[in-house]
Amino acid sequence: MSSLGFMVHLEREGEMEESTAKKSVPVLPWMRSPVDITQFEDCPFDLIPCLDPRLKVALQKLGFSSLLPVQIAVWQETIGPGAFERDLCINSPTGSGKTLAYALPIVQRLSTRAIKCLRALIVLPTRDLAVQVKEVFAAIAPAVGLSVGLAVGQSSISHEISELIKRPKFEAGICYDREYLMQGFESSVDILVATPGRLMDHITTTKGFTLEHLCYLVVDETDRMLREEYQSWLPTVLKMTRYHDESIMPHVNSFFPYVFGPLKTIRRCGVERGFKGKCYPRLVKMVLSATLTRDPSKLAQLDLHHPLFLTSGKRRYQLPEKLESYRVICESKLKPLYLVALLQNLGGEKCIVFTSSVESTHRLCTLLNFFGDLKVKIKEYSGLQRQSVRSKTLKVFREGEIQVLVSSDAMTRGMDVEGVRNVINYDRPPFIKTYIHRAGRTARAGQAGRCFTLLHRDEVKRFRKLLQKVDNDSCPVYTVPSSSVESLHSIYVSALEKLKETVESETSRKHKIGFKSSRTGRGKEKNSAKE
Ligand SMILES: Nc1ncnc2c1ncn2[C@@H]1O[C@H](COP(=O)(O)OP(=O)(O)OP(=O)(O)O)[C@@H](O)[C@H]1O
Repeated sequence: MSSLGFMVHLEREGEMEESTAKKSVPVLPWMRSPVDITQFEDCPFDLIPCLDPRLKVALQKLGFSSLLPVQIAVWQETIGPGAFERDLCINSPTGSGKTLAYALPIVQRLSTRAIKCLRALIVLPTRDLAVQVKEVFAAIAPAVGLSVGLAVGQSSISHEISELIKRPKFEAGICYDREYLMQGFESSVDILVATPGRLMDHITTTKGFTLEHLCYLVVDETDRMLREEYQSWLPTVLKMTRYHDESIMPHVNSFFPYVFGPLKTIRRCGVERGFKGKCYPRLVKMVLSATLTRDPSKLAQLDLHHPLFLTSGKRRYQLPEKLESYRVICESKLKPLYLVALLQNLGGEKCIVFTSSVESTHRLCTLLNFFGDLKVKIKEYSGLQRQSVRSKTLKVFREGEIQVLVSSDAMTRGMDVEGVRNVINYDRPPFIKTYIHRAGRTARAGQAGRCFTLLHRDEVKRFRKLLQKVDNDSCPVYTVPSSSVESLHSIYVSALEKLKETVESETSRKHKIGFKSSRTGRGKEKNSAKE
């Protein structure tokens, strides 16, 4: 980029290391004149132009009575004259309703489709997030006769295929004509919500899975999705949805024989004004995040068409309006005691405690559970656990059976759990983006919420500098009375003893299992079966 004379802010581990200057000017010209989402206000359904009455009823069933500002802003660009003329890049705070902002126009636009085929693809970085988004689509799409599928590896691939693809009747017999075979496959879904890994599995191996009719591509949590390659899913999807004439891409059919097979894409090189030789109908893209990257080289991967930038306010990062941030100053060795005292102060309100690693998540959760009389139920949630365990934990947390979730950053992005009133950063977030996404698990959809960060005195300066990058950097000290900390000392000593014993027995169990499986080779088999 330097050859173009641009000064590019580099992202380290996906977190924009921005200058500390309060205002930073985006490098990309189209990002410099955005649509300001804060100009919009909540709007009752009756005033939303063109909203399908069936969708209105579906939304009311969800308990909604109006659209939120980001949803109105996106609706305006996607429905009615001039709709979807440009790809949309949406930067809107956590909990502002971005999911429905893209789900609603996609469903409304597809509601008039005559033939079922896969027309919208939504890609998210994690399974739990994809499941959550699928539920939003599933709440509105059936109202207009659309089906939604999920490709996340929650069930076996064969089960997933049976949900996504209708097989031709003649498949049971022998047929050597591949062209004939391919014609019999039909999509069972109009909309697919997927994680990149499982999406790639279907692209490369599932017979009849095709993106040739795709009209909408949504990349949610864009900055995270662009940070990780995920088996090159993005270039693959873009390649598959481009006009493909064998003279232009002669290698395509040998790359993806089942996907392309004899079926020709319906896209043609565009002659319409503004398409500049791109395919028509154009694949419309929507990319979203609460911390959307501005890095031109990253955004270039998306191959956006005349992108329109929608963002909230003037500052690069926004926290939810009703979020209150607090810092809790404590000595490092007394941190668990401060946490327990804080949890007691919060009196059983739903709370997520974030740590910096899967190991500390496990240890902290184990330790907290040894503080017998906390009067709250606590569970852990981290990538160290099996997916089924994580999903179960999420379910009981949602239902309110447990009140405190100790989590690694697996829970940081996008997860929407109703009633979370507090977030506690047990370990200081290393980047402003981490702070924004962690804090954003509370104060969602206009609700109030609090984010507490436990800090040692030495960390305060760095933390305050970090917060300067958000619009509202006020973060007063929250005092935990020293008397409530002192009263926990004796129980802390015995809890620590128990933790030590537990860790030792877990370590020796792990060693035994490792020894056994290395002798029998069973561990290997199990792993590969899982993959
Ligand atoms: N029109 C609406 N009226 C009331 N509540 C809404 C509306 N739209 C969405 N919500 C609720 O707002 C909450 C946040 O929505 P959503 O998860 O889409 O936020 P988000 O902007 O994607 O957040 P994040 O950046 O953390 O992923 C959800 O609980 C959702 O049910």
